[in-house]
Amino acid sequence: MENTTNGKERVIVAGVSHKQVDFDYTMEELGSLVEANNMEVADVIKQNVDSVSAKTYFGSGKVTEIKEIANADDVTTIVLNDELTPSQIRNLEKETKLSFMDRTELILQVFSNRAHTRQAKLQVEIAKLQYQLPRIHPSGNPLDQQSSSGGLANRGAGETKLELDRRVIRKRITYLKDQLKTVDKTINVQSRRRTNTSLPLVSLVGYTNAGKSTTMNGLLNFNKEESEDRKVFEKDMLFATLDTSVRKIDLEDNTSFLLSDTVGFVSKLPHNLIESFKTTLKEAKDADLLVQVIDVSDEHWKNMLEVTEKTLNEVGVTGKPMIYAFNKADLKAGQVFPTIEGDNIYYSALDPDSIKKMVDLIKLKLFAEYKLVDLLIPYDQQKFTEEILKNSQIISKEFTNDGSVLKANLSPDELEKYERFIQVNV
Ligand SMILES: Nc1nc2c(ncn2[C@@H]2O[C@H](COP(=O)(O)OP(=O)(O)OP(=O)(O)O)[C@@H](O)[C@H]2O)c(=O)[nH]1
Ligand SMILES: [Mg+2]
Repeated sequence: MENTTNGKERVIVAGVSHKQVDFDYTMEELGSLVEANNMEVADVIKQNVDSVSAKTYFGSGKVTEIKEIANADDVTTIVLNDELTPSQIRNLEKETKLSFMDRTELILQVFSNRAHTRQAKLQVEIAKLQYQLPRIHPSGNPLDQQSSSGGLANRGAGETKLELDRRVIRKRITYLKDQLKTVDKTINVQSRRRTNTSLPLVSLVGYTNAGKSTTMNGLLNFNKEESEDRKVFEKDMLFATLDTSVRKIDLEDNTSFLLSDTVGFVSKLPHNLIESFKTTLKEAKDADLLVQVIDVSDEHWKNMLEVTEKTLNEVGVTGKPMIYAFNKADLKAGQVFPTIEGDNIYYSALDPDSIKKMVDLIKLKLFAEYKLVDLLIPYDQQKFTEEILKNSQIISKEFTNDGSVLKANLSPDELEKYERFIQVNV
């Protein structure tokens, strides 16, 4: 029988609670991930135990119950809240004749559906193959045992079908990693060209669907010259963004900074996926300031903040100055916005007044160490004038008999570099 409504497969989500504090939240999120994968939740099954069974994940008795509920619901796929070992999945499938998908496989599928650029596609495919490698089934068929007269020159004597399959997958991973390196290199060159400027980089980070891309688009509206084609994709769905976009923001007061938007996080993000997405997350690593976007209207925002901080740590983004940007304040009853309290801002990415306040806070954090100075550069040292005009924040410029006179807002590094030209500290 066709187990679908509106073409969507109906599945059961199931998980083992061994007293993790965030269990209910991760189960709810599993449901959202199922929907993001274009499937529907038919039922939810939970089991409370002290520890997860090494053999079948669930404790005894529960496996039979799952089989009965699945049959009654006419469901053939069970989605599990954790990453299971290959043997746990095999044992469950053998005992129930149902098919099981763990949380990692589900997240990989969602990422796979969302990947559009070559870099994102390669990153996801590598992570998928790494996940599959220990999980391909030995068929158990003795005829699959390859004899040494098998004919393929590079096939080892007596190599099993399983070994052969694994070798093919490993080869493909190596090939894809090489491809990814080439793509990464091109992107790196582009980004180096960009960071040749001494403009500071602000990176939006945070949980998936928190409103990072919407915030980026809001900030782009504050660019002196508006241009719609610089906007990024924003949508109410998990993992709308899988790539990094960097845009230059030029403000009315002649200050400028670079802004990057990137992939969002989720709890229990598969390790392979984090590893694969390291280049994508490089902008966060290079950032001078992080803006962590948090959906404060979600009752689980604290969990999301914890997961974000943990994931940032895992990818080596530590010790950066951070603005905690509590977004979607418009959806939270009683929340006054926009307001700033220290490094926290309560705002709505859809509200221009909020974004204006966000710009003020970013400027405050970013340019706190900057100084407004007058520079006099003699005409025989014009290469410095050109350099400063190209890379620094210029407030005004004038060409006098003595040389170029620039009023500029300089970073600590620039102040040191151009010290001999500085006239009066304003
Ligand atoms: N009401 C309201 N909705 C918002 C606000 N900010 C963002 N949204 C909505 O939230 C959804 C997700 O926004 P995105 O900006 O795509 O979220 P994201 O953090 O980039 O998500 P990923 O790219 O999936 O990680 C969209 O439907 C936005 O319109 C806000 O302040 N208020
Ligand atoms: Mg986004």
